[in-house]
Amino acid sequence: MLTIQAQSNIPTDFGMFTVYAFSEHEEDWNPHLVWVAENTDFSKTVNVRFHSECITGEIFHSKKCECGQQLDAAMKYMSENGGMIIYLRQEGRNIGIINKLRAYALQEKGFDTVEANLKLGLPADGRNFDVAVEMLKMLNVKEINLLTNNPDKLKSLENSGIILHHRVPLEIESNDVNESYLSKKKDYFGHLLEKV
Ligand SMILES: Nc1nc2c(ncn2[C@@H]2O[C@H](COP(=O)(O)OP(=O)(O)OP(=O)(O)O)[C@@H](O)[C@H]2O)c(=O)[nH]1
Ligand SMILES: [Zn+2]
Repeated sequence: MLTIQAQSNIPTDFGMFTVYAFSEHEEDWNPHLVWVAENTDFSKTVNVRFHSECITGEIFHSKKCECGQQLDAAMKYMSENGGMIIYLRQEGRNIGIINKLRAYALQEKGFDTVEANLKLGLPADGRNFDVAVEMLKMLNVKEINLLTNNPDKLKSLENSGIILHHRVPLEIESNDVNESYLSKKKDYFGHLLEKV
């Protein structure tokens, strides 16, 4: 059973957040995290971001994707407007860091972000956002705005019991490396991107 294993306040460059660790087992070293900005009003519509882990982009500033910039932009947005980031341990669209690096090796040979996963015998996107919905319910969040460009994240809220009011776009300017990655997101996954 999913449980809040720990909770703590953390000051950041974007202000104070309360962090909750969710997992089924206490010994889980990769729990999902929820970062709630200090000024969040749970009685109103809550701004929410579902964010999947990307160690290469968020920690090591990889230019192959826009995950690090999206995470920073989401933290800034939540600190200014109230809200929470649900940080999901779904590295590499849930194929894990080893497979993501294998996929990147194939991308060096010319395969794109989707083809590389498929070539490895893995799904193009192995994620499911039900766990994020469950975490929202455990925190008693009932009505939200969602910061995303990803239609699957919006779909995960249909018939969930949680009311989705607005999608807030979270679009980052492309760089010299990630342009084709972003256009594949738009063309294959149907991401709601206007700048690519
Ligand atoms: N397998 C694989 N995963 C990637 C690649 N590039 C980025 N990722 C992963 O893609 C995921 C991106 O997740 P999110 O930041 O939640 O974003 P999203 O699904 O693009 O949707 P948005 O809400 O619009 O940002 C992360 O888990 C990254 O690790 C890639 O080339 N291959
Ligand atoms: Zn990334």
